[in-house]
Amino acid sequence: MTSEEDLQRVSQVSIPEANQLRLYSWEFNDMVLTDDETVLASVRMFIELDLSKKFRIPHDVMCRWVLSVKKNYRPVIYHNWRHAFNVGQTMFAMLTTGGMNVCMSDLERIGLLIACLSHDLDHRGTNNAFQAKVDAPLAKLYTTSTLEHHHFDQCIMILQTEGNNILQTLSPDDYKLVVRYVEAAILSTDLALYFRKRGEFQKLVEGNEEHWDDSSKKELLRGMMMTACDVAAICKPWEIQQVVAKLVASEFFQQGDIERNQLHVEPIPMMDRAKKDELPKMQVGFIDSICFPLYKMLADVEPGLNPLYEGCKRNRDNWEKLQQ
Ligand SMILES: C=CCCOc1ncc(C(=C)O)cc1-c1nc2c(CC)[n+](C3CN(CC)C3)[nH]c2c(=O)[nH]1
Repeated sequence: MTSEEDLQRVSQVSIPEANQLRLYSWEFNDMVLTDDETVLASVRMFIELDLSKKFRIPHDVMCRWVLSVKKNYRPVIYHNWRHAFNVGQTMFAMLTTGGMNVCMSDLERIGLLIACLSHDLDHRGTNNAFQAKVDAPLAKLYTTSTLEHHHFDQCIMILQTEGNNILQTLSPDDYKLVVRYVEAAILSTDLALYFRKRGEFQKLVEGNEEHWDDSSKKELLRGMMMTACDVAAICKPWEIQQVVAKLVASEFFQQGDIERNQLHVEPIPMMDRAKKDELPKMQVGFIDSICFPLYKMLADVEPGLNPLYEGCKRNRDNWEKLQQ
């Protein structure tokens, strides 16, 4: 867990202002921040959303929780703390700049922020299919959404660790509700579930039956928001998108190398470094099949989210120009 030294260093300094950190921006770039600044920025998000005050989260518990979450991400090429932090910042921007705050309760908002920062905890840099291929213990524990169940387990383990429970002031009923929100939100980051749920969400959005008071419809909306945040790097300015795509590709190719050289199975094209020249084409395919439909539906639900769709469209044009 967190060393007291880390806690002293982080909890004693003043927390930078949200605007100074550019936390409200769709073009947020974590690469200009030090690791400590990402911890302070995460604390600032809870303060800005008024969650620290409403749930009376002691400052040292807030800092210790963020430090513990950060520490439980492995130093893999892409699915590391920085990815989780970026997903948390995008959710923060969705709720504030994007206007989604109005349709989310305090319990949903703290649940979504906890879920984003925790959604890939202890990721190994390999996907669910790989866990099954190598007969990983996790794959025996959870046969579906293998990694996502593990990320949720890790999230709960941290919350239950002495001095890390940022939900300690909640009533038992509210605590149970937030944990349910967090579990559904983290599981929804399995793209297999996104594909399964997308049609239902599309019907809701097209039918203008967007009465989000219905709890199962609301859970569907929160899940779509989670996927949108998870792949939001695809909406970032081109310079950022290119850096991220290289990190994602390197991690994918590392898995492909193990599959080819150690498991003697053919990797899928996305993970095959022999096909890296097809990356622009694959990115256009990824955008068309996964990202575009999602950002379009969300912009229909809340026009304030339109910048995500616009950013994704710009990057599709950029990747298309690079296609041979
Ligand atoms: C093209 C490969 C390397 C770069 O890839 C990327 N770089 C950046 C982002 C981003 C969000 O910025 C996203 C990607 C990226 N992500 C992809 C994902 C999600 C893990 N999938 C799933 C798996 N597939 C079903 C088999 C659908 N295909 C992807 C793809 O082609 N590109």
